[in-house]
Amino acid sequence: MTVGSGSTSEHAARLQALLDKDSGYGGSTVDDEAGALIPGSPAWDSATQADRPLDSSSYTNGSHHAQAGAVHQLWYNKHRVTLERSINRVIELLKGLQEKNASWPAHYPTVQRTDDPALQRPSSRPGFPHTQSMLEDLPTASPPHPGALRRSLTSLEDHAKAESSRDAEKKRINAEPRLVTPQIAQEFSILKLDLKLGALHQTELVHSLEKNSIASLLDGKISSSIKHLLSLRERIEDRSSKVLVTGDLNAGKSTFCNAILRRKILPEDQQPCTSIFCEVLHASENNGIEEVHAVHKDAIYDRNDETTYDVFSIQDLEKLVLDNATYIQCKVYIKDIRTVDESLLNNGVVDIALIDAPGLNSDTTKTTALFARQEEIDVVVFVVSAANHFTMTAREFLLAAAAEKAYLFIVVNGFDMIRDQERCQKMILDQVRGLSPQTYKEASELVHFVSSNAIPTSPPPGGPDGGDSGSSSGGGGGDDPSDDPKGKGKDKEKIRDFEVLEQSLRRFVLEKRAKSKLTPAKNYLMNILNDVNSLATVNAEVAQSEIDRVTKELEEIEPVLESNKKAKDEISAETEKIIEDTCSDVYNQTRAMINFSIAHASDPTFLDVHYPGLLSAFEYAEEVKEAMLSQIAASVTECEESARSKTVVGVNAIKQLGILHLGDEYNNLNFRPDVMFRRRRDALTRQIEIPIELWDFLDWSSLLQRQEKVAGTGMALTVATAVGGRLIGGYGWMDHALSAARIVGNDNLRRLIVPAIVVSLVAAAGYVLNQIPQSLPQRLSTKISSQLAAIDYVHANSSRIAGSVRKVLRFPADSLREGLQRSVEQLGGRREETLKVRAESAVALKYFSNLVRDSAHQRAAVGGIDLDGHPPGLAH
Ligand SMILES: Nc1nc2c(ncn2[C@@H]2O[C@H](COP(=O)(O)OP(=O)(O)OP(=O)(O)O)[C@@H](O)[C@H]2O)c(=O)[nH]1
Repeated sequence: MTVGSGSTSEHAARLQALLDKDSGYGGSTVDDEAGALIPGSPAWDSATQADRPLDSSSYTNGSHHAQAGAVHQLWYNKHRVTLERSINRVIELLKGLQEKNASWPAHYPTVQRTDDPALQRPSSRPGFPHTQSMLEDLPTASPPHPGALRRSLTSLEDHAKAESSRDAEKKRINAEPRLVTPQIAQEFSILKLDLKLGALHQTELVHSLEKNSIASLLDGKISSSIKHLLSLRERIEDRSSKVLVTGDLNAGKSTFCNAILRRKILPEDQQPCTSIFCEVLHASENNGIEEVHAVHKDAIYDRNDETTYDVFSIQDLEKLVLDNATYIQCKVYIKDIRTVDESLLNNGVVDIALIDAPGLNSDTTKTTALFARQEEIDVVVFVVSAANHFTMTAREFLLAAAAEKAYLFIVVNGFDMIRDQERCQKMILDQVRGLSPQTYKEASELVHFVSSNAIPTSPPPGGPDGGDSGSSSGGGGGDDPSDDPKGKGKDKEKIRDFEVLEQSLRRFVLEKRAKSKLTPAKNYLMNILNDVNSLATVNAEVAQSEIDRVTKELEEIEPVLESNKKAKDEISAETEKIIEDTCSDVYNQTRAMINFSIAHASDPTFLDVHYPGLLSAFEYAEEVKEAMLSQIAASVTECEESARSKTVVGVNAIKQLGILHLGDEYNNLNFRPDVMFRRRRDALTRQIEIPIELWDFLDWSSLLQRQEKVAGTGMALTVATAVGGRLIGGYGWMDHALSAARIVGNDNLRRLIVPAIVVSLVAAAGYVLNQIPQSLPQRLSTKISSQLAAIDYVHANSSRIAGSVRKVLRFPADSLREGLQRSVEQLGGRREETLKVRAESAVALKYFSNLVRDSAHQRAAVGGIDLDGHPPGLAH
């Protein structure tokens, strides 16, 4: 095997320059034409010398190693940049989703736990907890429905539903179109909400997790996902790669590390000595200074913060490693004496750190397993003693590590001590097959039988033999090649074997690095993009169905609102008309009835008072007056009764309108007609005062009217009336006398005058007294009528009764008007709310549709990164 000449080869230098120019760290990207790793491109030609495709078997010199490494590095950078961009885009998408979730709480598919194992489907993803399913609510025989969706929001209707009972909820879940299948819900991995809150039933849980709770849970998930993406980005931006060297106590781990470094840096001893993790890094990462940073317990190492570590010289390392009470790990910065072609640490492609771990024992196994699990560890090199094979501790560790990290590299050390090497090889490989079949499959690359102590190393700086001449510790190292040509040959073989190991390890580190660094990012991106895509799809569908729902609702609301507005005006006019018609009807009727009653107060048909004779004329007059007044009052009462009935009719008419237009919402007031007109009815007798006078008994006008009407009363009566009237009246007698003289003639007059006067007087007196039952009521009626007219009795009562009716009718009318107004306002409010929901849903639909498209696009980009394949042009 040809070992590197010690100077950078021409090709390596060219590739180094190319990498410096286009390593992905210098600002250029793989998308640049010149830098893209596209077969046939300048970068490709430079990197691979296309006419000479590389093969692992052709790694016969340093330049080929460098070329292969460079191709890997370009390939790696290409994928890294794609992933970085994707991470940035996904972070943007998640931030957008977070914002959207704040304004339009995203629907989140929830699934209910099922107790029926038959209904549980196997999870398509390992490690995905299948804890919840809503199958409980699904009819077992039914085909998979779109899954129940619980959204945190939105309409009053939804809210009302959220308040409903468990049964109602079940019904609702079954009745509602389902947008998410339980399977989709199970497919959520990163954004899956942990809804396992104690023993709460899912329905109660959903109730307890109202929109804001779900939104904030999702918000929290998104935040932690963004955080994780940032750390993944940091991780893939980090060009360093860490190789953990572990194995049984005294297996030769430190010797192996020193052999790799070609320097005796780490203390070797026949008895267990390494008790802390020693990470060996290139001094260029410490401003070129060789020193040891012993990291304080519980401190997070920061090279720029000296409070996190203590500085020691490389010579102090042995002491540090052997005796440590203060530290559990140290960083060892050393200059690599090897060239970039040979060096693992300083290979010009990737910064590799070697970590020498304490030997595995019952105390350290756990710590080392934890250490190995750290995501910075790209490769685990397991050193096993050829003499001891795999101990129990080693097996346990390997089994665990194989499950955690697929990248195991096994070094069987101390092979020089084995006599029957073939048997040893076979036995160890059999063991490897049992422990990690994957590693066994690639045993030629991943399992190496070497003798680390046969590799010449420089002594520790400042050590006794300080020079750089090859020396070895034990094994064949002590042989003098010049004395023993056979020994020299054996050593060469050991060195060759070790170099083959180094090449494999280097290739392995470079190749697997892509996987170990990029795979977690790729997987995480695929998972989160799947989640985002599912969530966006669901929410786009929800937004669309929300739009459909509210559009339908609007189609129903708007005509109802319009007709309600119209009806409100019409019904108001109609009720007003009912009120006005009823009141004017009541007024007119009352007026007519009272007037009639007053006008006919003296009508004997209605006046049922017996005239007892002249002696009781005054009592008779009082009785007549009372009768008349109570008759008028009775007519008022009658009017009130009639008004009451009319009011009942009016109230019922308004009520009918209310029920017709408002249905159950009509506030049916309790109307009691009997409480109308409950005031005292004797008010009339107190309002007017009609004293009985003598003249009331002699109503001349009525007498005259009566006389004109009654035929056959004759001239005598006329005369008697004239004379009597004069006598009794006491004035204007001359006119009457003259008129009598004209009738009778002057001669006759002289003869008849005296007896005629007497007769007339007697007749007149008799007639007048006789006419009292007719004239008195008339007279009293006239008096009452004029008195009532003076107090505007008819109008006052008509107004009062009509006013009462109006007041009573106002109640249902106002209630109806308010009800209609309320209904219009409610509908208007609902319309506003629905319009708002529609606008928000439209925005959400647009947003989620874009998110579906963007996440699918990103998913395709990430999915296209083939980390399992090999860089084009490199055989594997
Ligand atoms: N013959 C032979 N001896 C070896 C080989 N490798 C290491 N040794 C010896 O084995 C002993 C232990 O080596 P270390 O490198 O200290 O072992 P280790 O695994 O680092 O020990 P701890 O870290 O303390 O568990 C030393 O005396 C080495 O010289 C080898 O390949 N052949």
